[in-house]
Amino acid sequence: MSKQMSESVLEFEDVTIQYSTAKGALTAVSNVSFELGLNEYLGLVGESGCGKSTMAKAIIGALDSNGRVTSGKIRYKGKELQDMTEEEYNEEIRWKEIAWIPQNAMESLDPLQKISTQAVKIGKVHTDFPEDEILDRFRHLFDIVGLPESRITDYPHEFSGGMQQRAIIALALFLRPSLIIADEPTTALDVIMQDQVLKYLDGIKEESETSMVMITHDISLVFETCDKIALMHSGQVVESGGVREVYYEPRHPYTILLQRAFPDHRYPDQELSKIEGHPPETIGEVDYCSFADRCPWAIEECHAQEPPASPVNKQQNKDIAHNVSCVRMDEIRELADLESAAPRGGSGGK
Ligand SMILES: Nc1ncnc2c1ncn2[C@@H]1O[C@H](COP(=O)(O)OP(=O)(O)OP(=O)(O)O)[C@@H](O)[C@H]1O
Repeated sequence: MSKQMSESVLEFEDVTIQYSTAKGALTAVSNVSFELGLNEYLGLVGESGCGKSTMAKAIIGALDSNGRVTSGKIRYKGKELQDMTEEEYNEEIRWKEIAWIPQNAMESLDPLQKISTQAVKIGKVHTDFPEDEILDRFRHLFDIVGLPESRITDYPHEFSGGMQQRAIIALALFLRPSLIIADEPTTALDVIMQDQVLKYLDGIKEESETSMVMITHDISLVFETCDKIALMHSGQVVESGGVREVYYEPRHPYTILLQRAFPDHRYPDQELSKIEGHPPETIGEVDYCSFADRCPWAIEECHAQEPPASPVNKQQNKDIAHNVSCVRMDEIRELADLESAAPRGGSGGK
């Protein structure tokens, strides 16, 4: 992505992450590069098994014990994260710099402790604030995420699923982290709650200078809430760029097909299609396009090399670079007959 942005908060430079398994080294993330600037929201999209959570876990210092960043650098505000020990990470990064909103709030809430007690614990580890000041700040955050301030002393089970998710957002915001990693933050919620939580996530931008990586399999959610998008397939980022441009000018077959597979509330009559097959598990080095076996437009070359991420318009000097890894990127719109199949009109994305 862009090298021209003002301040880099998160940077992946040619990152490969592998898990050691009985079958060999499973490559969950393959040569991924991107940059996220201050106050930017990036949507990381892909089907199950594409490597999204692995990337998130690498950022929050929580890779499974058999997982390792085998090459490349992950930088947070210039500081390399990939070799930090858990102690260093807890001390310097967790909560106060990078916070995590998991898929299911109960994963990070302690069911046996009042929410306020959990906030005080985090506050005491990372700040010098007295307890009443910590609680004051937490009440204010409850207000921001739309929960009654009086309920900070509730136990997690006393909240509905949507309220729990908002409580975890309040906890995530508590130490004013610069970066929030939100893993399917609304998946466990009903539609009304999803809307509310998304509204609050959107509102965070106005409240503070926060960047976010939002992980989801729902491409339309990203078009509604994020500035940038990166599409992953079997560990490879196949297309990345500003949401508006990727929405209107997708250049990778996976993006095009994924876009057709999800309902878009602006085009309720659009017929949905299905992408055949599943993202393959990749063992060892991935030196081919991982989507080739599922791609209706694949040619021999696609199986023989990993296409490099190339800019869509080489001349254009854009704020957000639009990069695509497909040997047929220049002809794909024609091949996919996009003019007849894609949604038209309106001002989509952000
Ligand atoms: N601890 C592990 N050991 C071995 N393989 C793993 C491990 N964790 C994940 N994987 C594999 O790594 C690949 C990427 O998984 P990951 O969970 O990152 O995908 P994902 O896109 O987040 O999927 P989901 O949307 O289902 O959470 C998959 O093939 C998965 O089976």
